[in-house]
Amino acid sequence: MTKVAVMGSGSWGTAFANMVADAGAAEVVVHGRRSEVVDAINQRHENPAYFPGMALNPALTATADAAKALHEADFVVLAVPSQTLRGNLSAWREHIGGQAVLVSLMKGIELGTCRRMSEVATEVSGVPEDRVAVVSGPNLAREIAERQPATAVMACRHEPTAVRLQHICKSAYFRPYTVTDVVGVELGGAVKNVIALAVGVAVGMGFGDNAKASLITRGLAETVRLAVSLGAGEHTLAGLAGLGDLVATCGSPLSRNRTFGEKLGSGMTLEEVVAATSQTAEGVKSSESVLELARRTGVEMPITEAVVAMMHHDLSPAEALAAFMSRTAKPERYGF
Ligand SMILES: NC(=O)c1ccc[n+]([C@@H]2O[C@H](COP(=O)([O-])OP(=O)(O)OC[C@H]3O[C@@H](n4cnc5c(N)ncnc54)[C@H](O)[C@@H]3O)[C@@H](O)[C@H]2O)c1
Ligand SMILES: O=P(O)(O)OC[C@H](O)CO
Repeated sequence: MTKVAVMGSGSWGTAFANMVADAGAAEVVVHGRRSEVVDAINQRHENPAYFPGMALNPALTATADAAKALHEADFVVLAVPSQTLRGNLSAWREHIGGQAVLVSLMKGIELGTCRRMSEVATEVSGVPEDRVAVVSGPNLAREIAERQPATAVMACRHEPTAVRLQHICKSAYFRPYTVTDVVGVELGGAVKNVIALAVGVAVGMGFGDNAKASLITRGLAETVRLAVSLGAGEHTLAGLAGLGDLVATCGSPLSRNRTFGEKLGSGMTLEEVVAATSQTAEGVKSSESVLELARRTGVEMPITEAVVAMMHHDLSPAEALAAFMSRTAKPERYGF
C-alpha cells in the first residue's frame, strides 16, 4: 500500500493526515516532536494540542522518530512553518527514499532568499521539481478535521505526479483538483496570508463588509500583478489557490493571520499580539519577502506595503488606513 509520511503534527499536518487516512487509499504516519502528542494520536486517536476531543481516524499512527516515519514513504508531506523548512528538511533528507514525492502544505516565502517552499524543498533535498508538489486552496484546518466538505488544488509541474497525489487525497468530504502552475499556486497561498492580516486589522478597527470586500478584491489584484510577473498564469489566481483561499481566510475567524491582524487593529501592541499567538501566522514574516519580490519585479503592492509597515515598522492601523485612502485616484485595474 502507498505510504504517506506527514512531517509536522500541528494544525494542518494533523488535519491533512487524518483526511488522507479517511480517504483510505494510503497508510498514513504523522511525525511529531512532542511525545505526549504522538502517544495521544496512537493510543486515543486524538491530537489534544490542536483538536481536543476530536476523533481522528484510528488507522492514523504517529511517531517522534523522523527516520521511522520517512522509511519507505512514497509521499513525504511537509507541514512545518515556512521559515523552519530549510532546517527541518536538512535533518530529514538522508532518510527520504530515492523515488519519494515531496508535498508542501506550506504557504509562505523564505526570508532572505525570497524562495517559494517548493524551491526550498528542491534545493535542500535534491528531489527534482517533477517530484515536488504543492497542496493549496481554501483549507482551514479545523473545518477539515471536522470532516466538513472542502476543495483544493494539487499542483505539480509534472501532471501525473499531481494526479497520483489527487488519488490518495480524494474522499467523501475532500475534492482535489490538479494544476501544473506551481508558481501561481504558491504565490496565491503566500500573499493571501498578507491580505488576511490587512483584513483582520480592518475587522479589529470595527469596519464591516465593504472594507473586507475592498481589501480582498484589491488584494487579489496585487497578488495577480506579482504572480504573473514571476511567471504564473493569471487564471490560477482566479481559482482555489487564489480567490478561493482569499475568501475563506479573510472571511473566517478561524484564520490565524486574520486573527493576528484583528488583535492589532483592536488596539493591542505588536508585542502583545505576538505573545498571544501560539500557532503559525505565516503572513507576518512572509510579508517582508513578498514585498522584496515586488520590489525586485517592479510591481506595486500597496496593501502588502501597509502590512509590512504595521508588522515591522511601527506604523499604526490608523496611519496605514489614512495612507491607503489618500493614494492617488486612478482607473480600476485587475492585474496589469
Ligand atoms: N492551519 C491551517 O488551517 C493551514 C491550512 C493550510 C495551510 N497551512 C500552512 O501549513 C503550514 C503549517 O501550518 P500549521 O497550521 O500546521 O502550523 P502549526 O503552528 O499549527 O504547526 C506547525 C508544526 O510544525 C512543527 N515544527 C517543526 N519544526 C518546527 C520549528 N523549528 N519551529 C516551530 N514549529 C516546528 C510544530 O511542532 C508543529 O507541529 C503553514 O505554512 C501554514 O500556512 C495551514
Ligand atoms: O489560519 P491561516 O491564516 O494560516 O489560514 C489557514 C489556511 O491557509 C486557509 O486556507
